[in-house]
Amino acid sequence: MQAEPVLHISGLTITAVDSGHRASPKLVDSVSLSVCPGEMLGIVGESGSGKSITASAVLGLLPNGLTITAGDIFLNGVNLQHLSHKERRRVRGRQIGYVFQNYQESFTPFRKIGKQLVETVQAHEHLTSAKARSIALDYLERVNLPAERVFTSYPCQLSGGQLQRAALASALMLKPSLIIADEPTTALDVLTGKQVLDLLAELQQQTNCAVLLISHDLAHVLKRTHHIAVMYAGRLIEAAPTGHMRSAARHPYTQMLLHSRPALSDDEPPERLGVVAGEPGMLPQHGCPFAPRCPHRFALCDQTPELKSEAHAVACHLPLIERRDDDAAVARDQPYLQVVHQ
Ligand SMILES: Nc1ncnc2c1ncn2[C@@H]1O[C@H](COP(=O)(O)OP(=O)(O)OP(=O)(O)O)[C@@H](O)[C@H]1O
Repeated sequence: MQAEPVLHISGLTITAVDSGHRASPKLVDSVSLSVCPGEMLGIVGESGSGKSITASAVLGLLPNGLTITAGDIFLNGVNLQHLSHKERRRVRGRQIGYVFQNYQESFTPFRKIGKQLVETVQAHEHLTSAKARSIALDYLERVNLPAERVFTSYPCQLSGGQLQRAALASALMLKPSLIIADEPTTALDVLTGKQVLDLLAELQQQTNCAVLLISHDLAHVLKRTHHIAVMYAGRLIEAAPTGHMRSAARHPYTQMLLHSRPALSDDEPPERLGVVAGEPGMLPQHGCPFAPRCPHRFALCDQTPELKSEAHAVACHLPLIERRDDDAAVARDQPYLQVVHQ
């Protein structure tokens, strides 16, 4: 029997609030996804596709000017939309740990790391300072840091990789059921970034928490996640178990993403990399958001494809049409829709 999801997002829609009450574009549109205990879900997609604001919505930290206009977010069966600000703050940190790209902001600059970790523990658990200190030191050790030295250091005395590992310790030490890691390696060099992700995977195995890993880097996501969700222009366009996605991606955008990544382990010299043509901001007035950049577009793309609730879900008319190959051959040659730039 499949475990109950730790996180279940249903039909999440996020809109920029327009002071003039004009219809503003949906920045995230009807996104649904789930992550189970012990599972790592990767969300990939190019810049501006809505990955970070989806994560911010789960944390209850949407920037000013953005609002949830539809959908629900359940954490361990509790609808987070129904919680007060105070309850939400308690959930954040206690039940959801988070690690961001900007590790410098994970700690206040002029206070020692240890003091900040102890305060974090004590903000959520009624523990003595000695007990909170021992938890903080334990987690600093678990993330392979010289615990005593880091405990007594100021943030500026640590390297970027050390700070990001300390942030990981901070995210994990309250044993949250969900970790959100939003581009946790972007500001790190390749090797340090790999170590941080290896550590995240190792600690996830120890604690069986669910992990939402947001990344531009498809190679990282393919290597570490169990499921992948691909976002484009605020919509989820494909979602599948990672193995399926690697071998049988169906959406043309996902296929292009896979072809635009270098093979790292082959002895062969790398092939010429693919490019996702066109500009990210090119959106049609209606229909499939990827159509203006899609080499396979055809008349039906004028209608928005739905993402069906299937193990390997794809929002594209093509897989459906390919089964009806006579129609497809005709349809693909048809001229295409009007494009608007946003
Ligand atoms: N505070 C804001 N006000 C208005 N629009 C915003 C705000 N924050 C983000 N957006 C818009 O929301 C969309 C999604 O942004 P988001 O940061 O989630 O993208 P992303 O996929 O995480 O990109 P990146 O990988 O570059 O972080 C973008 O079009 C962005 O311009």
